[in-house]
Amino acid sequence: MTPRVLISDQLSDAAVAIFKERGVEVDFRPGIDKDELAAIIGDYDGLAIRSATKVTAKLLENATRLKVVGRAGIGVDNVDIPAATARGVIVMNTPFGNSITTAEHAIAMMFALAREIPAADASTQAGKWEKNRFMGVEITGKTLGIIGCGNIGSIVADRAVGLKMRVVAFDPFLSPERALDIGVEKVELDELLARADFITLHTPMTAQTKNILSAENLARTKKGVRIVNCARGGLVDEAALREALLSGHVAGAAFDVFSVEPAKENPLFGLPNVVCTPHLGAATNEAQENVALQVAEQMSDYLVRGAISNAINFPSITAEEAPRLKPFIALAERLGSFAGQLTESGIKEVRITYEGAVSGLKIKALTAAAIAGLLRPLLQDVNVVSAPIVAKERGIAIEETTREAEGDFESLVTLTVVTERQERSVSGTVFHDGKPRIVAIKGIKVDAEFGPSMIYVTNEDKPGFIGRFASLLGDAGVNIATFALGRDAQGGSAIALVEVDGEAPAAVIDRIQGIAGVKQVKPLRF
Ligand SMILES: NC(=O)C1=CN([C@@H]2O[C@H](COP(=O)(O)OP(=O)(O)OC[C@H]3O[C@@H](n4cnc5c(N)ncnc54)[C@H](O)[C@@H]3O)[C@@H](O)[C@H]2O)C=CC1
Ligand SMILES: O=C(O)C(=O)COP(=O)(O)O
Repeated sequence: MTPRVLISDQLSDAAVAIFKERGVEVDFRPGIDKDELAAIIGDYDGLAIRSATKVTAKLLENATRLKVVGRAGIGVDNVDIPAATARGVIVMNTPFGNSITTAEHAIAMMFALAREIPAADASTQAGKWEKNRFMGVEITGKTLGIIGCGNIGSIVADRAVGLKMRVVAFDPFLSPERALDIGVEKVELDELLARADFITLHTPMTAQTKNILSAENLARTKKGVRIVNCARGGLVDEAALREALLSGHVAGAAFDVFSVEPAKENPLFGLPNVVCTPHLGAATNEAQENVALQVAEQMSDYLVRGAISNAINFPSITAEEAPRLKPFIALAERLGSFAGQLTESGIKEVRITYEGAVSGLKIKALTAAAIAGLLRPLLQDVNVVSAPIVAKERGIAIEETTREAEGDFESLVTLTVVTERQERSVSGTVFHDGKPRIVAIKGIKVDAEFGPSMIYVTNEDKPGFIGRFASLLGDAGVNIATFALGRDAQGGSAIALVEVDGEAPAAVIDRIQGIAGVKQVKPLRF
């Protein structure tokens, strides 16, 4: 089925063109009302957004077909990521496409503050010619404090150094080498507050950064400081900043983002030394073209080819990797499903070993597939995106190991599931025909493809079992498609893995259970 994408925010036309080129059906509905969005979201595989659309848990409940949310931009705080992950929806952004533009906006805002350009403009155009009213400050030689020195913060630092500013940065994740590289002095927050003439914020909104400029921290700033926020509303306590501006402690503030958006009213509005723009940080032709192209390419790559890049909730898979990974994803999922269908008590631990060529693939994705396969018979609504989180929530420990090929196979994946009662392992590979095969169960060699309907039997290795088993199926009108056998030693433990046409009735399974020497019988579906 042709994938369908809905664009619900104002994206450049470039996105529509890319989707069409890539064979994705696209509906362009920028500014769509939220109730209407909720009513139609169930028809789409992809949703392309900027910051206006709120992707809430409630909206996602209706998004039964949705596979990917693509954010044409950086911040994904308008997307409920845990809810998307729980529903198996990939959330991707475009982490670099608008960073230069946003850094330039922060610099523009700094100049606007330093020279009161908006107020001077309004006064001049009102015919007042107030040449003596506007006395600015020079920025050369001043100290700029950058809170959050990632992509955008670093570009701001680079421009500010070019403007002959001294730059200090507070960012717990900024390495001293990187700080040296970009020409900033790494400092603690208190020192930044005490030293900066201008402060600019460039962190995401997190529990740690919310109100990072609180009333308390604003009081620690240098008198006459000017504050720029082009990152996220809520990083600065707006009411406290209003007080600090009114008291004259803070000389000016330039804000592009607000704690409530669209900001129709705000504690900062109306103060003389405040400059505001309506979340224009990313609003240039260049940035919008970049992010629209990129998000459309990323979303199409995922929907059409299974490639994943810049996903917030899943490891990246390149378009080259995707076809090589696909049969191993199918293998991992089926090995997981095999183990999951046999598991009857609580899972404590899962160990997955990747041997040989497969160990060079994106094993995080394979592990996620194995866990999804394992949990699905027990929990239903789980997929490769949500599985690792679901496993974690249930306290299931997951261990991955990679090593060189040791046995007969170029690639071998072994899944070991430890439950409260026992430990069970199952191994598989993918042959050159691209079909996943099961090659060992509990260390006993077998060789079977996965069929839609199978019967798994463990028994004592005694003469007569196979004949009885086969005729029992035959008598019940159940046709055997394939028959794989294995045993650990003569007279030891044996297994049979049989593919049958259609489902074996429960009564037949009971009768197989009754054959002498049979320990376990389980119908399986793949
Ligand atoms: N106004 C606008 O239109 C735009 C706003 N943005 C916003 O700008 C912000 C920054 O974007 P990028 O630089 O691309 O992100 P980034 O992830 O590259 O950088 C963020 C930096 O903040 C640092 N950080 C995280 N927690 C911190 C803490 N508690 N204290 C200090 N630093 C902390 C991180 O270590 C990282 O270096 C985001 O919130 C993004 O949403 C981005 C584009 C446009
Ligand atoms: O990319 C970001 O984080 C932004 O804040 C840009 O927002 P926008 O796409 O302009 O609504």
